[in-house]
Amino acid sequence: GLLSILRKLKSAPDQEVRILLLGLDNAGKTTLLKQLASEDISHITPTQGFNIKSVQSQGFKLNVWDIGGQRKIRPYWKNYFENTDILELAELLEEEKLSCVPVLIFANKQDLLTAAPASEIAEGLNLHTIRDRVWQIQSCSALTGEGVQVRLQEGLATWQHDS
Ligand SMILES: Nc1nc2c(ncn2[C@@H]2O[C@H](COP(=O)(O)OP(=O)(O)OP(=O)(O)O)[C@@H](O)[C@H]2O)c(=O)[nH]1
Ligand SMILES: [Mg+2]
Repeated sequence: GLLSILRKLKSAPDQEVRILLLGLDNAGKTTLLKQLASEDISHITPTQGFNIKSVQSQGFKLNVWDIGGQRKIRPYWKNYFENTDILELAELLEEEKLSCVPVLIFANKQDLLTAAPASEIAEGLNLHTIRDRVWQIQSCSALTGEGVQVRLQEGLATWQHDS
C-alpha cells in the first residue's frame, strides 16, 4: 500500500528527481515553485527564460526547472526534455523524448471561485485515456500553498512504485 511505499522512500534520503514544470503563461508555475521553496511570492513577474531551483522535500532533492510559458518561449521547451523525471501538461504526451515520463497535472488557482475542478480538467484533457505512463492530477493553490506539498509527494510515490 501507499504507506509502505512512503516508508521505503523515506529510507532512501538521497534521491534526486528532475522535474520539468511546463504550462501556459500565467498558470502559476513560478508561484508554485516559490511556494514549494517557502519563498516570498509577492513579486513574481512572467518568466522570460527559466528558473532552476532545488527544493528539499521529505527526503527528496527536487531539481525543478520552471520554464516560461509565453507563446514566444514555448518553442524552446523541447530543449529541456532530456532526463526529465516528472512534467506537467498533457499536450506533451505525444513527444517521443518524453515517452513513459510520469505526468503530474496541477489544477491550480483553486482558491478562485471560477476555477474548474480537477475532475473537470481531467475530463477535458482526456486523462483517463492515458495508458503508457503514470499520471496524476492534483488540485492546488500556489497562492495559498494549499495542496502543493503533499500532492507532489503522492505523485512521486506513485512514480517510484510503478517504475
Ligand atoms: N488566485 C490565484 N492566483 C495565482 C495562483 N497561482 C498563481 N497565481 C497568480 O497568477 C499570476 C501568474 O503567476 P506566475 O507564477 O508568474 O505564472 P507562470 O506560470 O510562472 O507564468 P509564466 O512565467 O509567464 O509562464 C500571478 O499574478 C500569481 O500571483 C493561485 O493558485 N491562485
Ligand atoms: Mg513563471
